[in-house]
Amino acid sequence: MGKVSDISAYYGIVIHRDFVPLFADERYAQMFGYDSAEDIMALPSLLELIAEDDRDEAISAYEAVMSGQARPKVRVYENYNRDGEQFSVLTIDHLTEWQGKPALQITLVDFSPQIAAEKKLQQSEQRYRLLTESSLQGIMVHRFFEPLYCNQAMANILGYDSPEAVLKLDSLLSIIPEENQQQAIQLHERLIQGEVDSNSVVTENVRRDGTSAWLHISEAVVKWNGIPAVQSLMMDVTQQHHDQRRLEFQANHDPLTGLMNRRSMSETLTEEFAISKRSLQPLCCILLDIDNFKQINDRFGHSAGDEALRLFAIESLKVLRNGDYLCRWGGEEFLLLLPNTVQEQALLIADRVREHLAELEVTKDEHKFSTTVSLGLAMLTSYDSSPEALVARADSALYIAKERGKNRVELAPQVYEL
Ligand SMILES: Nc1nc2c(ncn2[C@@H]2O[C@H](COP(=O)(O)OP(=O)(O)OP(=O)(O)O)[C@@H](O)[C@H]2O)c(=O)[nH]1
Repeated sequence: MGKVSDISAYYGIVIHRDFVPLFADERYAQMFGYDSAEDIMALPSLLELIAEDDRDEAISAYEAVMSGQARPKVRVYENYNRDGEQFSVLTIDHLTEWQGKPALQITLVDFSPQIAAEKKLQQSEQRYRLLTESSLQGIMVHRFFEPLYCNQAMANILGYDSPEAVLKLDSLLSIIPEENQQQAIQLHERLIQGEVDSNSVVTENVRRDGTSAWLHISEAVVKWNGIPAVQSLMMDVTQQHHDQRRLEFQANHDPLTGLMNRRSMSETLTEEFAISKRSLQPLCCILLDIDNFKQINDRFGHSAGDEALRLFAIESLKVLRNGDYLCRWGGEEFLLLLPNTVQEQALLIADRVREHLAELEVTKDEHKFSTTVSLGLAMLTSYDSSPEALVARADSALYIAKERGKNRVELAPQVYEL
């Protein structure tokens, strides 16, 4: 069966004058549950086919059209067939002539199937709402970031009072940080176009009050009002995200000074060593050791020693350039790594650090004191086979600086060079 005949099954015609039937086709008869058009023609009045409550309106509409007061128009009615089953029709009036006198021709289109399909869709959406409204997981449906559905948990996650407040947003892009929006748009398009079935990411979103919420988002395509849309299931993992960041920070930093720790610097050393070897860029390593630190602890107490370590860490950073690294290598020893820096430059920097730290006054409780540092500098050579070899040469230079009276910078002996 073609589409046209499917439609014509819902399409009937009747002509009447003062509701007395003058012509009816078979489809019209079937719509109202009659066996044939003849049964319609046998009716004294078509008003019998119209629900009692609608009859007055039908009569005045008829009179208005026939008298020329109203133009023929399209109307929608709910009708009942002979078996009491409701059906929905769209009627189109035409003024016509029947046997030389004016009459009204009505074309009826039964659109009950469409209404039934829509109801089914509404019911399935109703079920979806019932299932998701009480979910503790944030659930949202959107199409090209236009919000279509949002449950209470989602509104809570984003800091809105109600789902309605979220649905009022013109675009959900406003809850995505600007730098992530392009990626979000691309992901959405890939989903809608069926290039991927689903995706799952942990990403930053913006709450109503402007604070960050880290969300685990799983997305998949669903049909919403019969048209593809994206359903996002969201879980607030902000706390876990911060915990993880804190653990990562703790794993890589010294708790006393906040500087990189030895473990983290070892990784950086390995990377910078490889880069320098590959690209033949200069790399300098400086070991810095606070002079007479034992005495400081002994005279002013361990916490005064800690204060000196903290201050020297902060103040050394001020002298270094962007791209230089500083770590607490251990005890009262710091390691400075200067990528893309030749020995002459590194020597200047080392001396600047030494001078700057020597000028400082450490204050702890009633104590005020100053101290100096010694530094050993080594520049990477082709004979350094590992990062450890480079550090070992800087350590030798530091030893010489201590031997030669402290408060000075010494260069590593180029013992391996031929
Ligand atoms: N307050 C404090 N002291 C520390 C810390 N780590 C190491 N030390 C102390 O640093 C001191 C280092 O002493 P030494 O190795 O003899 O070195 P020094 O006294 O600086 O002597 P030179 O290096 O020859 O100038 C020791 O007393 C350690 O206990 C720390 O985190 N805090």
